[in-house]
Amino acid sequence: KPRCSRFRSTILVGDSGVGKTSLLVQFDQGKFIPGSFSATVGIGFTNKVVTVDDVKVKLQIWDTAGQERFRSVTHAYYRDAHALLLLYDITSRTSFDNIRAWLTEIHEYAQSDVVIMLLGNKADMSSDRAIRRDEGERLAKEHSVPFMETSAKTGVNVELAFTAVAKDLKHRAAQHPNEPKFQIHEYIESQKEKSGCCSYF
Ligand SMILES: Nc1nc2c(ncn2[C@@H]2O[C@H](COP(=O)(O)OP(=O)(O)OP(=O)(O)O)[C@@H](O)[C@H]2O)c(=O)[nH]1
Repeated sequence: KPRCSRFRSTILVGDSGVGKTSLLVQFDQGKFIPGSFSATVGIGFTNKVVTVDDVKVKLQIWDTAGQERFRSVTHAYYRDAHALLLLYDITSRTSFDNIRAWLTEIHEYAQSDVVIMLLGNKADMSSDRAIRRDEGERLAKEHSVPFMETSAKTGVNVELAFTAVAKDLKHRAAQHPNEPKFQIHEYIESQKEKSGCCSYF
């Protein structure tokens, strides 16, 4: 029987419209609701249990509002975050350029050992792509954070993003001093779907 652990707080952050709510809905319910975009007001959460290596990791996933006027609300939650998924939209140069500012905020308000992952969302929209994948990879490398492109619409890499975070958090909690550290970068590289196999990129 899998052992249980306490809730791990994971926060979705990034500009308004990058797809934070859609990513969470895809992960939670396996669906995408197209059409009208209603911006998140304030903050809300969804609990999800992810089983990694026979251990249940309970993720409390917070969906924040990307709009500037809600920023002070979300800052208060950073301090208690175990992980932060930072999203940009591959069709929006502005959302990508703002990643540096998001990282500055994260370093200001979050704990220094928080797990950070960079996600380039809307990977299905290849004809409107404004940011090449290698630009995302380079930015992630610069900040030593794992990176992948996702699509809340098709579901590509969505499960992986949350599973990788859950695995990393589980390993950190159960780390024995003489055990090798969990390598989140290597795990993601071995699991993620990318060009060649799929039509999205
Ligand atoms: N094609 C495509 N559209 C997406 C994807 N993710 C989100 N969208 C669309 O982008 C718009 C914004 O998505 P949301 O999930 O509401 O964005 P958000 O980041 O939560 O926005 P705020 O709540 O304002 O911070 C919606 O119209 C979504 O349907 C995706 O992966 N592919």
